[in-house]
Amino acid sequence: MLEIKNLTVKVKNNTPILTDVSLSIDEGTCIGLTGASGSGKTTLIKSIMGMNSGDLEITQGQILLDGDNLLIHGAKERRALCGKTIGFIPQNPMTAFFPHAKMERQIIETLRMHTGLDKKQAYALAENVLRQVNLTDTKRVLSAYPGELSGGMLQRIAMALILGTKPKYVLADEPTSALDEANRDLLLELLRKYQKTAAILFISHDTEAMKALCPISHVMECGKIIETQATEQLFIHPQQPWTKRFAEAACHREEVNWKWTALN
Ligand SMILES: Nc1ncnc2c1ncn2[C@@H]1O[C@H](COP(=O)(O)OP(=O)(O)OP(=O)(O)O)[C@@H](O)[C@H]1O
Repeated sequence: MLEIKNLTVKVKNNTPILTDVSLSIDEGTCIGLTGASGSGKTTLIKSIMGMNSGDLEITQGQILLDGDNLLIHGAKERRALCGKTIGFIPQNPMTAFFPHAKMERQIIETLRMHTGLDKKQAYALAENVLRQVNLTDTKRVLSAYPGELSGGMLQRIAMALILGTKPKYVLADEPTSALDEANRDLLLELLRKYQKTAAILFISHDTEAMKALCPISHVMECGKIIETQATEQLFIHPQQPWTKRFAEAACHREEVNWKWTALN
């Protein structure tokens, strides 16, 4: 289980970014997390991964990975622990890859590090998982630098690495934000299957995706969790003003989509 207990993160000038945040994800579940832009969702994920910039500090709380408090480990040890057990699909996939190395090197090295495969076996696995995320021109993808691929392609490569390295936990930060509808549906289906043997924290503003994947969702505002409900209920009986506005906007979008589909 990955447990966040009473986590508080501040900028070093003392401005709080997260205040007393608690949540947990357990094997076989996908937990949703939504909230206003700037409410602290990405900071929460970066705090778990030990990726916050130096001007932020965790002033209170615990991050327990299978009972082991990550915060007592040094940065290097912590990254190793996280790298093995926690997979990450970043909101901005460009930041996930080193810009000056070809994808082949980055993908093969990552797969070898986590699976112990030799180079040839890792190459075959890379091709296999790239095809699973609908990147069928594997030669082109592997010979490209990250800057030569689209954001949506890089997001799918991050998912392919998860399929190849099989982490027990996945932190997915708006993983469908750069995808067209067909690839969004494919990624959601892959996450839905993956979740059977793993635990996923799914950050999203995509209400349909949240309803399809997450039995329970949390809502964040101004660095705090303001509401937690069964996801279906969250959009039918939202309790907090932000959630009410969000649910109304989602309902309006669904109506527009429905009318548009009917017209066409
Ligand atoms: N290093 C930093 N120094 C100062 N403020 C920061 C730093 N990192 C993040 N913040 C602030 O913390 C708040 C939360 O940012 P965060 O990126 O976690 O929000 P978010 O909920 O993921 O937003 P979005 O939905 O737009 O991605 C924002 O106001 C942001 O400006």
